[in-house]
Amino acid sequence: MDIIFYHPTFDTSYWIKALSEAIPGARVREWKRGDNEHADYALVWHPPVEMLQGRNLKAVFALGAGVDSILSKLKAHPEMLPEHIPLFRLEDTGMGQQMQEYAVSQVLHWFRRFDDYQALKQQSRWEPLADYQREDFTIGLLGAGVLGSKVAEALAPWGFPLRCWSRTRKAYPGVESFAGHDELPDFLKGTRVLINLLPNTAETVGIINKDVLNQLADGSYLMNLARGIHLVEADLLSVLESGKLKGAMLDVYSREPLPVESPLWAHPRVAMTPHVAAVTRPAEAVDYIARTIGLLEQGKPATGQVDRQRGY
Ligand SMILES: NC(=O)C1=CN([C@@H]2O[C@H](COP(=O)(O)OP(=O)(O)OC[C@H]3O[C@@H](n4cnc5c(N)ncnc54)[C@H](OP(=O)(O)O)[C@@H]3O)[C@@H](O)[C@H]2O)C=CC1
Ligand SMILES: O=C(O)C(=O)CO
Repeated sequence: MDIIFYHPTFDTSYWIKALSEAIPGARVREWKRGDNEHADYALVWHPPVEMLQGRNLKAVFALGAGVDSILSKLKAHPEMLPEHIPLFRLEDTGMGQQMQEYAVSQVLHWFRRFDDYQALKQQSRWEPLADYQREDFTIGLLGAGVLGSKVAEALAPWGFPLRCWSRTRKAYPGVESFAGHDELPDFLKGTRVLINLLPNTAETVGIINKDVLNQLADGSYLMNLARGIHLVEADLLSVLESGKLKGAMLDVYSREPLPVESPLWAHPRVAMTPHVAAVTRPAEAVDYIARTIGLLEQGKPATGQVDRQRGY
């Protein structure tokens, strides 16, 4: 079995060694421009079109959870990957735990008013503030798939009211489920902390805009952990200025790296990380890919396949 691997920044030699050890009989090689030799599987992130085009692959694996960059390239070059070749993505593989750490720590930071105390500290002010109440701190998850459900699971023991919004209805214990466009206003009403874990699709681009943010509870917070394109950054700034939104924690941006001239850098109520909320954990990812290739080779069903029509 021949496997080709391409990632612009990963440690390719680590991956080739780990995959060769995990998949019996596999010949794994780094794909380089001009390599038109046979391959059964391709493992990719931001793949050049010629890596995939015209190959009789059994499957393609994205080396991350989001497949927006592959699907947008496919839109421009449909010949890159014919419909009958399945595209898989990483499901959790250690990203769930990282998202849990990120979301829980930030929710507690806001709930315990550490943002306010930081601002008071800048003014050398000693001023105990009124506690926030859990029942006024409803957390709303935009997206309740692999990562959204893990975040809900980690927040549950803290006792905040939890709700989620997805395309299809969920039955997660202790989480109120809202589904579809018609239920979005009810989901937003009363939400105090909005956490975004949606995929980037035609339906979700720009979904976090002025209209949506203004439907949240007064003094609310936004955490964008999914994709920068979901958020209209100019709208975020204006809703922060109006006071409706108290703070934002951003991991992803409309342009990455975020340009130095972006007003987000200097905004006192915007906290930021550079797209690190959850990164691909190589050992767990290799494990998943090896297991999935094993199932495919036996003609058995495997999870993690992307629905190209749906866009995620
Ligand atoms: N910042 C970072 O470091 C990282 C960011 N990400 C981002 O997180 C995203 C989510 O990952 P993951 O949880 O694995 O994805 P999943 O596909 O498992 O979950 C997506 C969720 O979004 C819901 N959804 C999709 N479209 C709509 C819509 N139009 N309306 C309402 N709900 C919708 C789905 O609903 P339903 O369940 O009904 O299908 C599902 O609940 C990734 O696509 C990626 O962009 C991922 C990893 C790291
Ligand atoms: O896996 C993804 O989709 C990511 O964004 C990794 O950072």
